[in-house]
Amino acid sequence: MHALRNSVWKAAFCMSLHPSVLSVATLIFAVLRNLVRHLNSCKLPVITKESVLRLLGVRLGDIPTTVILDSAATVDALVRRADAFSDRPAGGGATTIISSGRLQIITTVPYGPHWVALRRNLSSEAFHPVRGLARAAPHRARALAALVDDIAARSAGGGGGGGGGGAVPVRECLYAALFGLNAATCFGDGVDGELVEAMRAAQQEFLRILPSFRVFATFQKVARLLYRDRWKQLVHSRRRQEEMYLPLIRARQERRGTAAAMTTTTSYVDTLLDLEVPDEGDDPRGRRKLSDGEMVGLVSEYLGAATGTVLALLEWTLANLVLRPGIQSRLRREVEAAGGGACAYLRAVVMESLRRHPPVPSVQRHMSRDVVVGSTLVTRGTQVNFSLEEIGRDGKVWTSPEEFIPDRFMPGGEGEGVRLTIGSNKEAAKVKMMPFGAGRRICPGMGYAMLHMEYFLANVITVFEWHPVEGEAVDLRADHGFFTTMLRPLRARVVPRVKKA
Ligand code: HEM
Repeated sequence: MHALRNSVWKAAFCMSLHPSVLSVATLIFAVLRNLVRHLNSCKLPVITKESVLRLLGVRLGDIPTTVILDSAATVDALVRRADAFSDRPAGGGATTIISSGRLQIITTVPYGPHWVALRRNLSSEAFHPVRGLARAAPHRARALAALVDDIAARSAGGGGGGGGGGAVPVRECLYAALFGLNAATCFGDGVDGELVEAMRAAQQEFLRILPSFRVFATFQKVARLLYRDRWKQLVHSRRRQEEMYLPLIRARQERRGTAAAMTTTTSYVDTLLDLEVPDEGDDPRGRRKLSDGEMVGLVSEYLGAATGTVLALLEWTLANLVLRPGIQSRLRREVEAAGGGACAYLRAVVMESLRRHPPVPSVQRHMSRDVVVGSTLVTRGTQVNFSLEEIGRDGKVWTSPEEFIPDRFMPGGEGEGVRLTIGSNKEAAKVKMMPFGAGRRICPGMGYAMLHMEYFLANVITVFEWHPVEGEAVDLRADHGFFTTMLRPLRARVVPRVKKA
């Protein structure tokens, strides 16, 4: 079967190269499509494109993949041998798919000078501890105030059952606040509220359908013929992003050099406008500016990654706190006593959430040569998936791994001193979980994410009490979409706390 699948892939690969062969393929698929339509209209058992393709042994979008579940092998590969594991499989992102690989974002760009330029720009500007994160404090405070008002207004609406406090749709509230914050750090102040809301809705929808575009990652010409509606949807989503983002990017460009630009914080878009990346032309030292298409892709990546991940983790954390009032009160007491100082238990709660509910469940690497991972030979041209979820729940490393126990990260616990990133190979043993990935491609947003998770959690837990909605169970089952989120969005009965005089 494997040999058959390989030969079909090779055939399809040839098709994608020769127009004459392609037209024969077009004809074959048109006949198949009509046959499927005809059979379906005859009310026979439903035959889908997928079932016909499966029958032919073709799996569009699939690249031969080895899955690694073992945590020791993962640490060895991603941390100790980072050099060999620096590339992702090509064609994963929507921007890259639509541009047939010409336009790259940080997530998809092959390891090399272009990647260095894009990544360094993000880390040394928007995510720089002083130039980026500290200066964004007013944006954060505004987003928190909006979140608190939104939750308070919804909880006053009633409907949560018993003891006051209405049922609050937690994900909706968090989404609005976090997206607003990220839009402000991305485009700068003053973006119209309705436009931010329209961008949020479009981005949310885009992330929902993004996994279905995977079929275009290989043999795109064939896939576009077969999945015409899906392709139209992808192009439409992209046009919509361009219509919304490009005028904001132009506005930032026009204000450069003006007095207003001197007095306000630099946004992510400002840094992209300044950035130069290696030119693909003959001069090896040539540099060029980013194109409109690249900027739209990078902005979409920023808004999607910065919102979706932190949102998912905050929702999971609050769900666990709703189910465990003891942990919730202890956390509240610690945050109030610290008065803005360091909070070890707050960090422990966030770490436990990252271990138990990593929003990105696995990372992928593309192999440019044969490599042995653990006891498995991974051949050149194939893909390796490392399961971050399994590493965080490895019973050999963690006691009762399915349980939510922040104490394990407190002094004396099995997670004390666990590191999310390391400076040298000697420290590799301290990496017992990798929610942000590892090695060269480790998440550049880690500092930004930790800061925001602790900031929002500490505040919403001290301003409100969080309880289950009467008659509704908190469902901890996961939806493995683009990010791993709660299958049923959290609803909680939220009671504003009365401040002691
Ligand atoms: C809880 C929050 C977050 C989690 C759990 C998370 C997780 C991850 C993971 C697992 C990877 C893959 C790493 C690898 O392949 O080794 C990644 C990559 C990436 N993340 Fe995050 N992330 C988070 C927040 C953010 C934020 C706030 C941003 C901001 C834009 C961001 C932007 C990116 C980018 C651009 C990459 C690709 C890096 C590269 O290929 O060089 N992430 N993230």
